[in-house]
Amino acid sequence: MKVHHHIRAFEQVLASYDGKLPLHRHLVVYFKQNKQMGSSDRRWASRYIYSYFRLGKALSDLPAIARLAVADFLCNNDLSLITQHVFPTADQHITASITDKIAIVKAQYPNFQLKDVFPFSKELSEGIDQQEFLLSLFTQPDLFIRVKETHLPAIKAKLEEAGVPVKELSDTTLALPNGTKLEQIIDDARLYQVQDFSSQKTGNYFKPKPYEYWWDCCAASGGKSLLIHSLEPKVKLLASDLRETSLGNLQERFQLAGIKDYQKKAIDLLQNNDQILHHYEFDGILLDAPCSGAGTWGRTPEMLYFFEAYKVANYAKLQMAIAENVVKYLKPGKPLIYMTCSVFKEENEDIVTHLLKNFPLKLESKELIGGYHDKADSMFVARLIKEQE
Ligand SMILES: C[S@@+](CC[C@H](N)C(=O)[O-])C[C@H]1O[C@@H](n2cnc3c(N)ncnc32)[C@H](O)[C@@H]1O
Repeated sequence: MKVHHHIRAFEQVLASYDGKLPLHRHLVVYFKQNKQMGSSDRRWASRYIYSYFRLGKALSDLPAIARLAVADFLCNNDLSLITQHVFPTADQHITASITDKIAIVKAQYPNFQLKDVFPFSKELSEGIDQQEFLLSLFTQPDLFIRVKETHLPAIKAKLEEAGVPVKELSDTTLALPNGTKLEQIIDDARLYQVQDFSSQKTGNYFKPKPYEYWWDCCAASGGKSLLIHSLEPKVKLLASDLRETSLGNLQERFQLAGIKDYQKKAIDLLQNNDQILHHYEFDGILLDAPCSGAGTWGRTPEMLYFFEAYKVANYAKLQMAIAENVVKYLKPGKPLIYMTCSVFKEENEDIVTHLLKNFPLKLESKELIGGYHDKADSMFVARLIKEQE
């Protein structure tokens, strides 16, 4: 009987979701409205719905429950009641590797195509291992924290003491299982910043010098601003974003981090901002552009199902317009750091090509930081230097 209870719970949560809100936010509202669901029900419903969307558009012609059984088998190392009931051949292979599991699924469902999991015919950025990238979509990425080198041993010890399996990825980066309740383990929130590993690696391209004036022009709640500050605490910063609410979060994070020497402004970079910015000239600009986010869909797998490919071209237009509006405030000889968390060439290399063609910029270096080997997001970064006009 219990399996029918699982099936009904999954079908109800699936029917309630239309892809408009991020899935994690939808689930918070859904569980509030369905108070009869106990913690075990909520845990299973979350696991099922997340696994389901990780299948993207693969096996679209199957009923939802059959797709769920396949998805749940591919995404988990322990058997669920639904998989056991609907896809019994999965039983003795539940701990097999993902490539072996895919062979088992294909034997049962010959129509299964890995490329349908990420059903976008758009070209991927150079350097992405497509197979590895697709396989990584079946796994939830880790949680990463950035810490000061000197604090790392103590923080690591504290996490281990609390029974958290910790991986040390660099002198300043720890990887933890997603869902780790950091605030319950490390009492001093100033000691760490939650930031994806690939996002941390973009910092290798910033190279700020003391007393330089940098502009983080799409700052949101300040992830990259905090990163540049940790690389060079004497840097001066202007942090701006379209959204006031994000800048409010940035202010709180800066306060907590004890950073005082910065300015923040709400600026819409699709407008002419000469009135506000005419006297500004920067030694470096961080442009972490609004994008499809396709490099982060391992965390938001509902996008594999709901994202519409035509939107990539809209993002590319937005990226070009924003980049065009900021280059003029950069000093000659200084860098524009263009970043996205997209894996699409149209939002990455093509934007760089457009900028090189239309502006006095020279490409110093670029990289698609493929996070899929480290259970992290994927990001694109390019360092472009402004030439004398
Ligand atoms: C990828 S997010 C930035 C993430 C942030 N840099 C970080 O490290 O956490 C892109 C940001 O661009 C902002 N944005 C979108 N359109 C904009 C516009 N027209 N002008 C200024 N900012 C804009 C969004 O509000 C969003 O916060």
